[in-house]
Amino acid sequence: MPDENNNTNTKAVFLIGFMGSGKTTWGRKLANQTGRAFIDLDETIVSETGVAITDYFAQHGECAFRELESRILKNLPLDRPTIVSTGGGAPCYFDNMAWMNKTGITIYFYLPAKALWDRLMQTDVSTRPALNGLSGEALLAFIETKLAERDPYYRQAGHVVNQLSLKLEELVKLAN
Ligand SMILES: Nc1ncnc2c1ncn2[C@@H]1O[C@H](COP(=O)(O)OP(=O)(O)OP(=O)(O)O)[C@@H](O)[C@H]1O
Ligand SMILES: O=C(O)C1=C[C@@H](O)[C@@H](O)[C@H](O)C1
Ligand SMILES: [Mg+2]
Repeated sequence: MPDENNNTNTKAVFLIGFMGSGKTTWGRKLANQTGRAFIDLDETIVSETGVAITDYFAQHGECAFRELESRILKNLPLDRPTIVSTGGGAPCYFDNMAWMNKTGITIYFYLPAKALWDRLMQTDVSTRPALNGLSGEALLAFIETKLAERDPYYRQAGHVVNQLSLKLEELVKLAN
């Protein structure tokens, strides 16, 4: 379906938030709904490096990953209307958050730590190296600490939405 609002639809939309907040799932839905292109930053990193993110962390370390992530973010092909689902840590390194705010519309998917934990416990946590292989109560404590650390970066977004009550129509309006 073509985008209904032609005057602002050249701007990229960056979805940001903690791991498991639904950036990839909702990014795809938003792109389908608005007829825009969809890019998942994590998937782009995997296709450009040819290795899974867990393996990249293991082989090169987190610092190298953050530099690569920032470089790939700033070189995404954004010449047409695009929805970008970012990685959970991307807004918290270098000037990535300022760059996204300057380049497009930024939307933070807020979820409380407990809700993130419930979701992440249903997924394969081994594919998320930033979780350090934790599970159960230790994972919940880690998410609480990490979210508190990252929340000030995420809140620099132009829009903050409570992902638990988010409706697709609301997201479409914010993206215009
Ligand atoms: N509204 C929702 N209600 C319940 N579960 C959801 C919802 N949105 C996404 N999920 C589930 O939560 C998990 C994480 O979602 P998703 O992979 O989209 O998050 P993400 O923000 O892209 O995470 P990451 O930063 O790790 O890439 C998935 O298993 C997905 O099916
Ligand atoms: O929150 C994080 O630090 C990460 C989230 C994922 O999206 C990936 O970008 C990677 O696993 C790191
Ligand atoms: Mg994702």
